[in-house]
Amino acid sequence: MRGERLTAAQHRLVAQLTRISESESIPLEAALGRYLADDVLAPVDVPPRAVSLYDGYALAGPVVSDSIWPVVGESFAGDSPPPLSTNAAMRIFTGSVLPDGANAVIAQEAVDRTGDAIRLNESISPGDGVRPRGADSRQGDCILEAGTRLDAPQLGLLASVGHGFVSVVRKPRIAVFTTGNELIQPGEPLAPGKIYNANHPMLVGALSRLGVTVLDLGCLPDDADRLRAALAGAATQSDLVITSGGVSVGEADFVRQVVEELGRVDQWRVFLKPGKPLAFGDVAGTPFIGLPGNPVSTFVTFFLFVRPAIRVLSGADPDIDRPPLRLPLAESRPAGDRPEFVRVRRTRDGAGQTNLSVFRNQNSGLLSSMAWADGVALMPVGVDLVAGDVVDYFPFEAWYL
Ligand SMILES: Nc1nc2c(c(=O)[nH]1)N[C@H]1C(S)=C(S)[C@@H](COP(=O)(O)OP(=O)(O)OC[C@H]3O[C@@H](n4cnc5c(N)ncnc54)[C@H](O)[C@@H]3O)O[C@H]1N2
Ligand code: MOO
Repeated sequence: MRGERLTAAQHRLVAQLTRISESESIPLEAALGRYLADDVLAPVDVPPRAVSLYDGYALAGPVVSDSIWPVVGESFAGDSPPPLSTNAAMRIFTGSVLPDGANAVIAQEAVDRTGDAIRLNESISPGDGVRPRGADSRQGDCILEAGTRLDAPQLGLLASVGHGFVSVVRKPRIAVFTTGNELIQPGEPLAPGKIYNANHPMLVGALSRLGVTVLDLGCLPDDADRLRAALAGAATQSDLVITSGGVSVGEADFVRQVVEELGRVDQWRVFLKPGKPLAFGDVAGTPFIGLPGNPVSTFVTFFLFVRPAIRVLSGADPDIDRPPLRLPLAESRPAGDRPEFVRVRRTRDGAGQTNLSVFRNQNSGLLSSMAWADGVALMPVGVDLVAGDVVDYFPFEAWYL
């Protein structure tokens, strides 16, 4: 069987998940990377009053070139100036409140000032040089929707309307463990037949970058009883359980078997390389994702499946269908029989064009390829690609958001 199409599998996964119901009100300065629990309304207009865009002169009246205006008073940032009478100008600065009666601001470079009068060197229209009241946010309007991830610009917007606290979804608690009798913790001496556990720090690191609460259950042997106890315990304390290894078809691949006893497994064969075997289901009602053990497959499927799941648990859209970046390949690549995410790095050629260089060996066990790459590119199935052909490119940095 060739397996399910990637996006169909991703949609099937997220369709089975719902947002965490608990939310909390936290100070803005602690909210970076969190997801809004509710729509946020603006309690005030921003700016609260019309302000000047320039260092210049506020004008009250028809504004034509060569006209001469008396300058009466000044408005500094933070002042609340008195009204301006018709046919008069007020000295004003960028961000200062426009006096009532003024209808435009002319930049100081466009006037000649002599004593207490200015002559305009150009005509301007009513409203020029002015940021009107409510131009940014209007009182009562929804400025950010529930499910929005709070990055730096969103924190700035919330602050601009005066919100010191914000209601966010409780951080997802993600239980994670790796499996395999062959695994030794780094720092320990290596024994015959063993390898170091690379997926554990990789998964904990990726989860940490996504801003979730990590319930780190370490590494478990290929032992059904130990796995059963660990999975049952993890399910009671977390919103999602993820594992690496033990989801394939071998005799020692117990994870799938134990999840089936405790809950339910959709065993997938996703039409994808790497990351063909992947298990999804639940452990006693808690969602479960079993990632394949090959480290590259673990990393790629983490971002293809665990990240959308975490976003849905957080109340956000799963971000499955966002149009990818498109960049040309630096070299040719023969057609493959599955859609393949290959490890690539952006390079710039002599003509200044940004291209994607492909790692020389795309075996799914090679961590050196992941550490070298800055992203993956999707090779469509059955297409011989030549240098310069444009492909979808997914930078790792975008996956951490
Ligand atoms: N007969 C078949 N065999 C395999 C198939 C298949 O379809 N038929 N699929 C292959 C593919 S593709 C993958 S991917 C793996 C996935 O298998 P598992 O998820 O059961 O993973 P394991 O067998 O436990 O491990 C695979 C590989 O990765 C190494 N590994 C596992 N965990 C770690 C870790 N924490 N750190 C470093 N390396 C790890 C493990 O030693 C194996 O080499 O199945 C293929 N086989
Ligand atoms: O599908 Mo496996 O993930 O290629 O190594």
